[in-house]
Amino acid sequence: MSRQVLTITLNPALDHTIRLASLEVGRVNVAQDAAQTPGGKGVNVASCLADWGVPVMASGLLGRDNAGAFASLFEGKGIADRFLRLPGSTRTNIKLVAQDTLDTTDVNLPGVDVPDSALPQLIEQLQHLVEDGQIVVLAGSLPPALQAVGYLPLLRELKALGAEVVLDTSGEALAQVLAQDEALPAMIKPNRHELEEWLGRALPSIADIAAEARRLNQRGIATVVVSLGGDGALLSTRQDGCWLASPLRITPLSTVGAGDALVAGMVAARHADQSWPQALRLGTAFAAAKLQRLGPHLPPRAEVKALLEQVQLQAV
Ligand SMILES: Nc1ncnc2c1ncn2[C@@H]1O[C@H](COP(=O)(O)OP(=O)(O)OP(=O)(O)O)[C@@H](O)[C@H]1O
Ligand SMILES: O=P(O)(O)OC[C@@]1(O)O[C@H](CO)[C@@H](O)[C@@H]1O
Repeated sequence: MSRQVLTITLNPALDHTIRLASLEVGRVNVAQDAAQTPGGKGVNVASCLADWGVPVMASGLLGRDNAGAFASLFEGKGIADRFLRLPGSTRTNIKLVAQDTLDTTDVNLPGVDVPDSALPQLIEQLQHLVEDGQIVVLAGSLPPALQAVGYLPLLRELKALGAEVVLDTSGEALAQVLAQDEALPAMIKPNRHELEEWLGRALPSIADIAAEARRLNQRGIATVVVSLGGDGALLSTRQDGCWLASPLRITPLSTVGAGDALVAGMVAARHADQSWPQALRLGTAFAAAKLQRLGPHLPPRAEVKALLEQVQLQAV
């Protein structure tokens, strides 16, 4: 498939990653170093797709005042920049990475002010960009002004245009989408915590997670991927069964964007007409590759392929 993938990030962020030997809440912490990288879930997906050689367009809403780092990323990787520019600045999200536990603590800001004209403009843009069968990734949270309407206007438009929609969001934005049946996405990728939050109860075992994923398949979401952090990822499909991918044994440098790399790998495989289990394998390899880097980047292709060889799937 040669068509471009489109990613849409309504609430991108500059990720300010601060590394510390350890994090002590309520105390003075001295940082080892810090780096700022353009991010937001759909931006990260686009960046990994571009590294793998998949043609990609990135759209969404960017604050004009600090758009430079995003524009450089897009230009450097050959990503077609379709972001609308809004007055003001894109938010900065703080990521505190503790070297002793390898845990990341996220402090995410709410997002840029969005004028009323932005959503209709985005919808009009979709009418020009999206063709039948095109893969469109909607990823991340919503800026405050769009939280009431949520993703539904975009999902309805994308359904009318025949897009294959991948949605990666959480909290109220996910709940709004799952509360209706008329414009469900083709694939969702909650992490375990996000799925539990939506359900309002814990999912202690893989069997519990698989049962909920199957229920969502039956409701009309053809593919459900639940990422499990250091426990890997579970894929449940209507046609291709249910699979668990073991994680690869690596020492993460930063876990920020691992889920986005997983989504990117799965989208890259589907773009190349591979099966869903193959997509889960490539997604797991992308995630492991990204975990060893700061920012949404993949290593050279040969390194990702070497990781891919190591991915083990197990039927659930
Ligand atoms: N410690 C780890 N070791 C090996 N693989 C990992 C580890 N943490 C995450 N992964 C891989 O990354 C994938 C995505 O991780 P995770 O479930 O943390 O995503 P996420 O919560 O959506 O992350 P984010 O929102 O930061 O993108 C997992 O399915 C797994 O393959
Ligand atoms: O507020 P959201 O959209 O849920 O999450 C935003 C974010 O944490 O997600 C990415 C990692 O997945 C980061 O680049 C970014 O800061």
